[in-house]
Parts: sequence; structure tokens; C-alpha cells
Amino acid sequence: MTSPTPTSLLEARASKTTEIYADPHNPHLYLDRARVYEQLGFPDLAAADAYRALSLLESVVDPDGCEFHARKVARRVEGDEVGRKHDWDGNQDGTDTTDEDGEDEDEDEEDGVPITQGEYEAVIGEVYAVLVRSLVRCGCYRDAFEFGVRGKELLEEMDAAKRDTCALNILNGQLDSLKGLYQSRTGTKGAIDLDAIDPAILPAQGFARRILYPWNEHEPDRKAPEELAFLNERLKEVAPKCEVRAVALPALHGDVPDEDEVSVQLGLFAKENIAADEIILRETSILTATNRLHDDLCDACNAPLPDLSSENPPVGCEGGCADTVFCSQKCHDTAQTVYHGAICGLEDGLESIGKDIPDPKDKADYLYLLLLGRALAMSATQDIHALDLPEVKYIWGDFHDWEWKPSLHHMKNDDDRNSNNKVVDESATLPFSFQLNILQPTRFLEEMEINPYTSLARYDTWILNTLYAKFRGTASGRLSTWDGGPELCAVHPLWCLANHSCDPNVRWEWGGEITFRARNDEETAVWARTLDNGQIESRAPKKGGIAKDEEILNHYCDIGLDVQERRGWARGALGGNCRCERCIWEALED
Ligand SMILES: C[S@@+](CC[C@H](N)C(=O)[O-])C[C@H]1O[C@@H](n2cnc3c(N)ncnc32)[C@H](O)[C@@H]1O
Repeated sequence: MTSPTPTSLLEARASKTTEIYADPHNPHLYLDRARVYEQLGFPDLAAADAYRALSLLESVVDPDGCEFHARKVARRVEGDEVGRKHDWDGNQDGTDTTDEDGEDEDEDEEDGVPITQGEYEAVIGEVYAVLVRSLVRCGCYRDAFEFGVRGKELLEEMDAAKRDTCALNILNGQLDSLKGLYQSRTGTKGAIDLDAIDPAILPAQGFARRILYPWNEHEPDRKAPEELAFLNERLKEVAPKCEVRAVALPALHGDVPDEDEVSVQLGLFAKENIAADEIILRETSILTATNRLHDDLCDACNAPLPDLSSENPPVGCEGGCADTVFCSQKCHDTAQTVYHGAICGLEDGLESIGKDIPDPKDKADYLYLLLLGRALAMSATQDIHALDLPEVKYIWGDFHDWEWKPSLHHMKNDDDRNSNNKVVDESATLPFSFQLNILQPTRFLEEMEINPYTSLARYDTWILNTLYAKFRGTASGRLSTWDGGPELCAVHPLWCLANHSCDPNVRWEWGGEITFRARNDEETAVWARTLDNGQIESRAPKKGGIAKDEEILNHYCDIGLDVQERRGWARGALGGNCRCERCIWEALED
């Protein structure tokens, strides 16, 4: 047997995906693709496929409790044999009904033959083993533990002759390592029963690789002249004195980044001199999300709603959604064509997702989920791939290069993680959890009355991960005046092209629209550092205003903090420690 190569694995992934599009309720295909993803070093995508296989298989033993039923596409071939529509090597026969996007055009829910009890028994053990092993590899220990216990119990209850002992051994091994993790976290020692473990002690959030997937054909070459021209056309409307240009920034990835390495990205520049205090950019966005329930904010742009008694009072949804209110007729009409059309009338189910978050620590992560929900609604309403939405396509995802790392798939638990529960793989910087990347997005689709299996070409997990990577690199957030927690976030696709400096030349403000205003003389940063002899040295602040061809520099953290604190706050948004001129000078690194 020849060992797999990245090329052969990518081909296997592509052909399995084609098979899935044509046979979307077949759990065997998801299990097959999960195995390929494991070998490719994507345990997150493997977990998502294993969970799809599991959810479909559950319909075999509990048909009434499941909305979607496991079946495989069949055809009548010579001799009345029932077989697959596709060969295992991925070649399609002439009966394919999928369109370009892989969506089934005839959508015949009853297409195919049901998966039998025998098939269920043959694969359920392996499905659990792949799911649990993959979740452990991502660091999603809590869900890995819960699925592990469920799978173990199920296999142990099975007739010994039918039991998959290999899968049971894998589950036991994974549960043992989770026990070890639990004991190290609780300081307990000695033998411990599984039912004595409180899963809430185990971390639920792990990490996935933040990369441009090798099969992602939606990412534009943002530095190509025609793409820059397109962005500049859009920018003319919101920032007529600014221009998007390519710029070489210090590469910040990695614990010890190479000081000479640069990352060529985009940035905003002044096309002409700009006076202090001049507002140079005004942008509104519809890619917004709030976790406030039944709020006094516009559903579309999240600006405060006008008074009921005002000349232009708030506008209710004409489709009858009681809690969906807009600040103006314009926002109402835009919403219908941009994101609300596909979800109009479905608010009861959708409202329950991601809003009422008990643990304040999780609020920011759930805001990203709500932003994801908005992007799904935009994609469904406009009938366009979410990665092709103009609000999404051109924004920065802070992706690492893809390298095939088969070693990732032999990862053990704690040995391969650092103390922050982070997989020691430099590209694994995308927060990933079973809830936020697998379960809740599926709920969104179901509440939107979209079948998550037949719509995979539009809403597969790698697409959601790519959206999350883009949102986490660019969204701005607003804190609640009530409890100080995050309550609003939005992506402003042109505003977010501005890079960071701890000596910025603009301030930003976000009400209904987001603005950049050129700093004046009183607002530019004072540089100060403590020398080895304890003396404080400072530098006079720059003049306000921005000269032609100067880069527009935003600030991703409070510039009044000292260098270490600033670096701490901005690290997430920058992907590493800030190395702007002020930081280098203040940290005595020059
Ligand atoms: C919101 S985006 C800014 C626009 C981005 N340069 C683009 O091409 O779209 C944030 C990313 O820009 C880069 N960046 C911004 N300011 C930087 C700085 N001062 N030094 C290095 N990288 C910076 C980081 O990669 C960060 O993840």
C-alpha cells in the first residue's frame, strides 16, 4: 500500500465531497471524509463530518426523534440490484442532479434507500471513535468526554458479537487521557470513575488551524490591480480622500518572529493632505450582530431606534416579525433584499440562538456566532456563497500558509499542548468549539429551514471556519453600558483595511456609522520609556493631521497604556506582539 501524499489526500477529499453532494444523507460518506480529514491534519473538519454521520445514524434507531433520515442514493441497475449512484472512486454516473454549487435540484427528500440497522451497528463504533479522537485533538475536551461516555455505553450495551472492540478501545484510551486531564486540573489522584467527573471542569474551547484551505477558490488575489481598483471604487463613496494600497508590514506570527520578515497586505493611505479633526471615512454596515434581546436598536444597522413620536418613527417588519424593527424605511428595504428575506417569519426559532449567554466569558465568542448567523442569512437571501459576499470576500483572515502536517494527526493530549491548552502548531490559532463551529451553526440552518446536509456546498464547516477567521481579524465590538460586557459587533469591510499603530493618526467612533477622524495636536501619542538607569525618557508628540501618501493608522488598543499592556491587548487582533515604531522604541528594542 502506498502512503498518502498531500495530493492524493486532497484528491480523496474532493471526490468524497462530490459524492456527498450527490448523496447527502449517507452517513458512510461523512465517515469516509472524516477519515480523510484526519489524515490531512484537520481534526476540526473530521469532528464535524463524524458528527454529521452520527446525527444521521441516530435516525436509524430513533426515526421519530430526527428531522433528517439516513439513506443512501440507490439506482436500479441490471438485475434489479440496488447500488450507489457513485462509484467509490468518485466517478459520477449520468444521473447526477446536482447543480454547480452542489445543491440538489430535485430535492427529493425520499430519494434513496434507508440505512439499515445492520449498517448502523457496523459503523456506529467507528463514528464515535473518530468524533471523540478528533475533538480531543482540537482541545474540545468537554464535548469529547460527553460523546466518549455516550459511545462507550452504547458499545458496551451491544451484543458482544456485534461490538466494534477496536472502537471501544479507542474510546477507552481517549477517556483515560481525559481523566488524566481532569485530575491534573482538579488536583485529584488515584483511580476515578467516569461518573465522578464533572465535564464542566474540562475546557470546551480548543483550536483549529487558521489557514486558507487549499480547496478554497473564493479568496481573491487582493493585491491584483483589478481587485485593488474594485476596492478603491467602493472606497470612493465612504472615504473620498483615501486609497487602498499594498503595504509591507512586519510579520508577527510565531513566538519569536523573524525581525526582517514582512507580510505584504493592504492598508489605507491619504490621497491628499488631510487637516486635523477632519472626518475622512464614514461607513455603515449590515454585517452586524447584537446579543441584546428585544432591543431598541435597528435590526439592520444596529443604530439606536428613533422615538416612536418622531417625524420618522421606527419601521416594523412588513412580513410580520414582531421583534424585528428598523430605524428607517431605507434600512427596512435594504434588510429585505440583503439578509432578512430568507429569515422573515422565522424569528421565533432564530431569536433563541446565541443570545442568552449565562457565562459572561462566552459573550464575545457568541457574538461571532451571531455574526456568522447574519452572514448565513445574507448568503441565503441573496443566493450567493457566503465567501463571495462583498462584505466578506475582501477582508483579512490572518491565514497561515497550509502545510501538510501528518504529525498533527498523531497528536497526543497534553504533551502536545502548551499551558494555555493550545495545540502546539503555529497555525492552530482559530478558536474552535463543538458548540460554536458545529452544533449552533447547524441549528441556525435548521431554523432557517435549510437542510444542513443538502446545502453543504454553501455551508460546510471549512466555510464557517473561514468566516470566523475573517470576522475574528476584523470585527469591531461595542461594550454594554449596563454590565460592560460585549453586546454589539460588526464588520465594516473598508474601515477594517486600516492597519494599527500605537501612534495612530486617526480616532474612530462608532454610532450608527463608523468614522475615522484625523487626530489633532492634542490627541497624538506621547512616547515614553524607562531607561536601564531608571530615568524616564519621552518624545514630543507628532503634529495632528495627515500628509498626502501617509498611511492611515488606526489603533486596535488603548494607546494610553504602557507598551506591555498595549501589546497584550492588541495581540489577538494583530496575530502577534506589536512592533510599531513606538512599541519598539518604548520596549528599548531599537
Ligand atoms: C484589520 S486587518 C488590517 C488590514 C489588513 N492589513 C488587510 O490587508 O486587510 C488586521 C491585520 O493587519 C495586520 N496588521 C495591522 N497592523 C499591523 C502592524 N502594525 N504590524 C503588523 N501587522 C499589522 C495584521 O496581520 C492584522 O492581523
